[in-house]
Amino acid sequence: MALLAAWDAYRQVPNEEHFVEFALGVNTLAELLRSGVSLGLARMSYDLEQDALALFNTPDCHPLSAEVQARLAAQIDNLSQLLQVDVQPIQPERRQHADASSYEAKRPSIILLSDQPEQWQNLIAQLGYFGLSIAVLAWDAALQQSQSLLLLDLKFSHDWPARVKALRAANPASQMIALGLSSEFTLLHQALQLGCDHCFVQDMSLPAMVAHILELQSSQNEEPYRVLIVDDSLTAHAMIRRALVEQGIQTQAISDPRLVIERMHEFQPDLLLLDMYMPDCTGVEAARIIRQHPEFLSIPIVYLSGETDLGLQVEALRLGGDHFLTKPFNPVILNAIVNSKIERYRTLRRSMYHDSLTGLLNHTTSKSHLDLMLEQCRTQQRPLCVAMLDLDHFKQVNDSYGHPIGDQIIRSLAWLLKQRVRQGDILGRYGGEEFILALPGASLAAGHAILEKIRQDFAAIRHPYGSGHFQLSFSCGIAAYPAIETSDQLIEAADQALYRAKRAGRNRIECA
Ligand SMILES: Nc1nc2c(ncn2[C@@H]2O[C@H](COP(=O)(O)OP(=O)(O)OP(=O)(O)O)[C@@H](O)[C@H]2O)c(=O)[nH]1
Repeated sequence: MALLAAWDAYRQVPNEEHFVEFALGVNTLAELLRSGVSLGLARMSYDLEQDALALFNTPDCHPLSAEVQARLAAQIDNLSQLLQVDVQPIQPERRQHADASSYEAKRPSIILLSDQPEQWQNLIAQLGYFGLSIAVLAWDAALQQSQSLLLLDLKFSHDWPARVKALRAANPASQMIALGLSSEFTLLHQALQLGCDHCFVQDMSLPAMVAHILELQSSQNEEPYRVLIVDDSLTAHAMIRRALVEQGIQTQAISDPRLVIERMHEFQPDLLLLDMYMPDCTGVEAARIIRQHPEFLSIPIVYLSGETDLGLQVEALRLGGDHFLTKPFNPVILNAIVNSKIERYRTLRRSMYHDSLTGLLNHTTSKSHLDLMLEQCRTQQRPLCVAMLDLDHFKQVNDSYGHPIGDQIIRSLAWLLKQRVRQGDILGRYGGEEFILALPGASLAAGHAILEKIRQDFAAIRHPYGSGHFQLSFSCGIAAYPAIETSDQLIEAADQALYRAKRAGRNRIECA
């Protein structure tokens, strides 16, 4: 771990330069953990990062006092031990062939600590429908240090503050959710102070609890951030790349600003770092040219310059930039700016391309992605199975239980589908209660097997309503390339098959 090496270097020569390296290492680790490896570890690294950054602005504090060094060393030790024990490297999905077994529900571990677990049967059952298995333990069961998501039933636990505190001390990297507390301010304050990450208060509805847990569990398989550096100095390229690459940010660099548009089309960056002064064209001129292209109107542009002239900076920002960094820049600040700008940019793009109720791709984006996917499958000579799903008798759900419950059902199906698709599949909300799924590598038969399992699992879900529950199904039509050649024809054929499934009695899958 680069962080340990940087800390050792600081211990040997405790100067500001080594401390900057160390702070950069902490920042890199914190960003990595925040991006989804482990939420609990992310919280720990955040504490260390805050400690390091607090010292960052006082260059004359080096060497740090023995007490501060010991505090940092203890945090680093703790973190590195947990990292070695618990974090498995994430393996990218590389399977070429799609079959039903590769679409089995993922089963992350959740532990419920409760002395009266029967009170939580509905929650356990609901999570089970989405493929999450819950291990139930009594409060006094010895809990191995773990990174599981811990659900703590505080409603029936006497002396819960002491228990929560002890649990937090023994499981610094776990996510802990308090269940069953009333929504009284002081109680929630105490639970959060003692180490709970979230509190599900007593009157929180079952669907809301399930939704929150599913969101916490959904792995963040986001693509790495991409940054294009445009600077005529190779030294600047090297310095920036060094700072960004450690955080898993992909970078490309060009020296000639005239190549910028071409390179942006190829690389599709999330942010541009643009030198202010280059021989053939200034950064401001390059930014204005970039902004002439509608597809790059909102991409963040950060200028890099040796100038501290305020008037120039304001002018540059007015003409199409988002931020100004003066060289030599602080690598931690560079990382913070790059990360926050890209996060906001990606959020903006998500809202343009995704459906707000479910977070799935919207109609238009599903179709355009399908066009691209079909071309890839054609080139790679792989099959492609397309499925259209539609909830059965959904009007009755709205009429009987109300529109908000109807929305909740649409979200449940979206979550179930999200749990089952693989990276690279297309999953979209095609219409009100209609979904589209495209599975590259899956033949018609393989697609049928995958969808059949999902159909059965969805039909088994008991949706709570009042003191009872109701069940619901969907119908599905599937079609596959190469038997059907174009994406419009695939959608049309899957839609016709769906219509036949409805006519044949619903809750079934028909093939084109
Ligand atoms: N709650 C909710 N309802 C929606 C949404 N979008 C569409 N709907 C409803 O979905 C229902 C679809 O009804 P129909 O097309 O008649 O079909 P159905 O009742 O599902 O019957 P079949 O498809 O024939 O099984 C309509 O009542 C729409 O108002 C949404 O976003 N939220």
